[in-house]
Amino acid sequence: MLIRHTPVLAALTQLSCPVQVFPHAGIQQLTHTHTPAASMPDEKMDETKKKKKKTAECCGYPISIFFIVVNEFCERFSYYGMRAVLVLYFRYFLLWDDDLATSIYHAFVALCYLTPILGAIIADSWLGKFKTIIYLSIVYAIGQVTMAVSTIHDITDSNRDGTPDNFTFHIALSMLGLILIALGTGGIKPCVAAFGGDQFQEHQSRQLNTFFSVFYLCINAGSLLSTLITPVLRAQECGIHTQQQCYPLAFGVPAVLMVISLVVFIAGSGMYVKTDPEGNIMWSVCKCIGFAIRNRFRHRSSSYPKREHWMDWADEKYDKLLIAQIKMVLKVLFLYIPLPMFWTLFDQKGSRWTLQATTMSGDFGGFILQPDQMQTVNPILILTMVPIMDRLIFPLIQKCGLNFSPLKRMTVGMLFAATAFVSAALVQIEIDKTLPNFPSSSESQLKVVNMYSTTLNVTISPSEHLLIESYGSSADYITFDHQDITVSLNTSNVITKAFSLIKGGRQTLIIPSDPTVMYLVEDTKSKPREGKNAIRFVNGWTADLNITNLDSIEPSATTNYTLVNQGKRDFVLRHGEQWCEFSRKFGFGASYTFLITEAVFSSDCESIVEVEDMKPNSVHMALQIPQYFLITTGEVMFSVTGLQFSYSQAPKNMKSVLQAGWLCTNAVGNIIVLIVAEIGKLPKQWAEYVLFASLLVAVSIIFSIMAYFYTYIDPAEIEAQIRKEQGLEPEEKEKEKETLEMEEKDQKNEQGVKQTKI
Ligand SMILES: CC(C)C[C@H](N)C(=O)N1CCC[C@H]1C(=O)O
Repeated sequence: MLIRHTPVLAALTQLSCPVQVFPHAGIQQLTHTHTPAASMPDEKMDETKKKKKKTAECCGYPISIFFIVVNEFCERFSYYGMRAVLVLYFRYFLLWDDDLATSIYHAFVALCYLTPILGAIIADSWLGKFKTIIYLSIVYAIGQVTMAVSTIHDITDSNRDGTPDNFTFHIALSMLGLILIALGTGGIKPCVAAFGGDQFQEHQSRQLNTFFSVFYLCINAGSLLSTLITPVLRAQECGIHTQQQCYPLAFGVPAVLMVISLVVFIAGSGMYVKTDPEGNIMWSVCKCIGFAIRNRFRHRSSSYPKREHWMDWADEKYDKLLIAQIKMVLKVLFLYIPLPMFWTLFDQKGSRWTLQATTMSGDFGGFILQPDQMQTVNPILILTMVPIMDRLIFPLIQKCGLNFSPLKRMTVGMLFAATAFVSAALVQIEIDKTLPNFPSSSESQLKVVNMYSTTLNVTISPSEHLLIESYGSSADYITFDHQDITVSLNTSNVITKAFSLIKGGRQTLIIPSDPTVMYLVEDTKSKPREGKNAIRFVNGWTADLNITNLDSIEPSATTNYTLVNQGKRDFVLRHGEQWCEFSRKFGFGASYTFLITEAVFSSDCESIVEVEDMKPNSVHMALQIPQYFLITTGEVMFSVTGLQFSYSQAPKNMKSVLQAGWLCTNAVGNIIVLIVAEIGKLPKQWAEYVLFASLLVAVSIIFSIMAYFYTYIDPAEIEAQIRKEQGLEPEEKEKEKETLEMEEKDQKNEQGVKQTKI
């Protein structure tokens, strides 16, 4: 079909349709019409008409929305609940090391944000949103059930020792489960948001904007509840033959929630507005773009007149409407290029910020907050801030006469995220002041512990002289810029021994009751993980000792470090019939060596000496609240607005595709985090935070320039006008006809009823 350019069409294809600004939130008012596309065959048109109906309303909202938001709540509960225990499952059930566990975890998260493209293509080109959500939810639920089954250790625990015997089986099953989950969660994500938007009629544009906020609230309510509940479920013990940490329950409850999510969605099926896909739209889009590029190349000579847009080179072969729709999508996708940077910063909440929290104190008086629990501050703040922003802040800005348009909001959101990282840098500087002076890669550090019965004169060549009392230690670590040292002890006769220290390491020289066998032990050279405390014991007693939860310890030996949580901890020391109980209260992130003296049992454990290898954390976790507040404010402005914007600026037949494009910005952000983590860090963590903040400021400046040149459009209006230009039946007429038909039908029905009554 060859359609010539008319002036009106030319203006339209520039996509400069003015749009009415939505009064309270600065979002353009949109018309939501469910017009069949120009290219749609007649049978299909009739099919769509049949499905089009007036939706039941409650307080101005379509009732079908209720099913969609409940579905989203359950789905997010399922997703975030499963995610909350996933790394622990890898680490402690599959027994993977930290690196493998975190890499697979991040790869899974990135995959979940890449699969939306697939879901969107299926929905917009083939099945339609409704069927895509149903089918992919089934895949998702099967994935969750597979995952839950893979965590039942009894399946392969034939020797009943509490650990699975066939790890390959559990790994294979859980990987299959994760792939299905990624397909499901990612696949339905762009469809659910867009399908929700489709439920609104022309006169409900205010409600449509509120819908996206409520949708976001549901995401965060679901994620908050599940991240609080699933770790508790995991901590339970369960099993058929042996009792183990209850992973099947922790993964089983999210699986049940996914089934509920599907049931709720199906329950609403009679009420939904369902728009059919218009043939293989993605294939048509690709062919059209391909043709435009080829045609442009063929006519590259300057003798050919220029066209306004490179997509206009598809004019010879493709429908004006399709070209205009592609232009709309490409314009928005181009605008999205800088956006992954926001998510790069946002996603570091779960990694860098949680690591930062492990070097802080979580004692809030009435309750103790673990470092990873700090992340729940984000959904909690979302639940309070979305309503405040929607009902108070945005209307106030509007009242002040400022045009806080969606793209301006997103820019400000990015700037908020950047200031959150400046705040994180300031907190880091405070933390750094309290951190021990760890050795550089060329240095070695040494501490000396004297378990000998009298005070010792210790000389470490060439120039360190220490006087260390019995069951005491040197005041702090001594730093050496060389590794080979000689230690001389001034006992009844001089004992000399040479040692080679570990480069970049921290060690303790233990001088036991027989100083001739003095030896080195390796110390922890970073803050213990997860805010725990690293403790160990040196046995100065004359025989073997048993200590609760530790192996038996020989005389003069030192145990490995054991990690203990914050709070009061009790240890029972035992040798045969003799025993005593030793209690200590721990803070966050400290390290201790406990020296067990010869008088341990006679003093009822009172004589045990505590050597502090690393001070407990002293900077309070509450200092992270400002950075969480700033990033969440940024998220509300950026992410909620982005969802609305992606829906409002998409042509009707590509709503899911643009939602997928939006979600892809998140996937790319995640991948950047992965790459940054692999490449390594700047020597100073605060400097890395400042670097990220600066990058985001730079990106938001670029984005604001791009946004300045962006013209908001009303896709429905553009589509309608192009159809009119092409001489197709105008939307309004079609709607009028349909209303008339419905009214006639109603009248006939009423007459029928009256006649039967008579
Ligand atoms: C990380 C929180 C639990 C959830 C977050 N506030 C959020 O709502 N999202 C992060 C990525 C987009 C959005 C989501 O859809 O989960």
